[in-house]
Amino acid sequence: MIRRLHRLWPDPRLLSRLWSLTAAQAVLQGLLLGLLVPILDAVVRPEPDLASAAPWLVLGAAGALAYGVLSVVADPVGYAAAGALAAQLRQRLMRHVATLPLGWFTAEHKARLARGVTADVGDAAQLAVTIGGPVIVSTLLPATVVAVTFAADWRVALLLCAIALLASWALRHAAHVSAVSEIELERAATSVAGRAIELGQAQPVLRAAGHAEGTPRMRAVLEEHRETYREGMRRARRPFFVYTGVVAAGFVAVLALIAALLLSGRIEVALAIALLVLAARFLQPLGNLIDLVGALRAMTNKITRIEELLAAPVLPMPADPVRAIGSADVEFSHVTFTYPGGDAPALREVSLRCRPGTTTALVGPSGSGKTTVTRLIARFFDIDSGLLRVGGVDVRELDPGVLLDEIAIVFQEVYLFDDTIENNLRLAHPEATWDELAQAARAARLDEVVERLPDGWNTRVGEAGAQLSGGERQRVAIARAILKRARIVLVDEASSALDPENEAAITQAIANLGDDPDRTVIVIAHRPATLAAADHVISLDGGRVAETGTPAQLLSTGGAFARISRQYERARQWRIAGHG
Ligand SMILES: Nc1ncnc2c1ncn2[C@@H]1O[C@H](COP(=O)(O)OP(=O)(O)OP(=O)(O)O)[C@@H](O)[C@H]1O
Repeated sequence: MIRRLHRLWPDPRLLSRLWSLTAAQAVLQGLLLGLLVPILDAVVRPEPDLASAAPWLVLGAAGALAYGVLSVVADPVGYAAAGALAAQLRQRLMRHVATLPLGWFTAEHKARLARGVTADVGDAAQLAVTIGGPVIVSTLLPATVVAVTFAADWRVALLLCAIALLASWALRHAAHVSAVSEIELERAATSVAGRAIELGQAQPVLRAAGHAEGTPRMRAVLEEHRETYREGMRRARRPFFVYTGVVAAGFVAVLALIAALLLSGRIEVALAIALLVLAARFLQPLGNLIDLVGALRAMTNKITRIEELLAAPVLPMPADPVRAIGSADVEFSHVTFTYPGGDAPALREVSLRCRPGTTTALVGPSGSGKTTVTRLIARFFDIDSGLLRVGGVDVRELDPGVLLDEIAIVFQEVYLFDDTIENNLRLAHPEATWDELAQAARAARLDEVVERLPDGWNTRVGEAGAQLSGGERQRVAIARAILKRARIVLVDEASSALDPENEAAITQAIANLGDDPDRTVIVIAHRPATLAAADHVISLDGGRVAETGTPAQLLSTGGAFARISRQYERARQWRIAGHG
């Protein structure tokens, strides 16, 4: 455990300082108890010999003073340590996360990261401070007492050693049971969290179906969690009783041995009293160890979760990265890629080219690999084989910062910060002038949205942009791309139904993006108008390129693209009929 903590905090000076102070206190306490032997020996006799007790009493007073000083020094170190350790670890985690490929940020990983950075880091640091001290005291104090007892009476000392051995066996058993229960409970808690998120997200659907309070699956998961908890508590009780039984039986055995030694005249009354006090101070901290097992286990789990985050593989960095690209040319040459953990390639031998000044529409059935193409261009993941060049440079040779500066992504679900519309736009170019903002808004057809909003540019968009419709949020994202002057824009057109105004505006905005002769626009297209306006279409199927050409060429061949176009057109007409 100490080694793991040292790995988490490569500069463990704070912890080492705190723990050495606590260790010194524990050893000092044990040694002070040892002074009881000569003191009682001098005092508990028919004619007390105060003179021979005096030096020990002086030594005891000096020791008590030193103990007090250590406590005064250790307290503030402890308070400071928890905060400082959490801050150090948070910084380390955030530095590491900044080097991870964007593909790592799945919903599950984001949830783990949020939990790691907030709860786990804070708790692990707090526990390292609050649990570390008592664990040191509960092990070092009994060890010192045993050493001191050996100097007084070897028979009692040996018995204490035997009790310690038995107790450590019972403790390991309790720790094992607690670990198993904790893992099961954690698994059940993750299931509950997953279903709770689902419950929140699916509220509109659930209410419509009359299940607002949850689905039978949710109730089953909650029941499983309760059962796991009950079973875990029941299982953890037995080793707890075994351990406390060992400690209590140990005390009875010590009492019996001391009584036997006293009655047989092998030790004096004074020594018997001193040995009893030593045995009590040996057993009491030993007894506390069982209460620390659960906390230690919790700390171990938190540390494991933090270690897992720190172990996430970073994006390989080229030794001498290319810091600029000449053009926004994008080229795939026999690219094959399988997602980490995936069982089949998402793209197989894909070759395609998207040139600056053109708009390429990616089409294909669900799961054909359209999103994967865009993710690979932005280097969310590295390809397995083939070559992916941006501006003629292998993306793996490009400085990741430069690549992301050149690229803007317009996701289907655009995330906006709970801030004004102006600040959400400025994120792309903080120093943009008003003219630049207005121009980008015009090109993205955002200007008409801003005009309608009660406070214009100063209107707050609400949490995640909830004040705006999906189509309006996409217009903000397109305006951001223009403002950023990104030379490669990757758009995942909204596949859900948009009102006719938003639909026309987004089609126009995407067309405006493509007007720049230096810009390469790649759109995962879901609308006939976008398909018709594209210069070039790449039709994917099962991770392979099925067809390429201009929309007119592909329509005339009557292949997959023509089929998809007809489907899109039919869906649109249904919607229009539905609105009418
Ligand atoms: N994060 C991921 N991990 C593992 N497999 C994935 C992941 N994302 C996508 N896939 C798989 O890769 C393949 C291609 O998916 P991709 O999302 O690129 O398809 P798509 O054409 O964009 O589909 P859609 O139109 O439904 O968004 C699919 O088989 C999909 O299941």
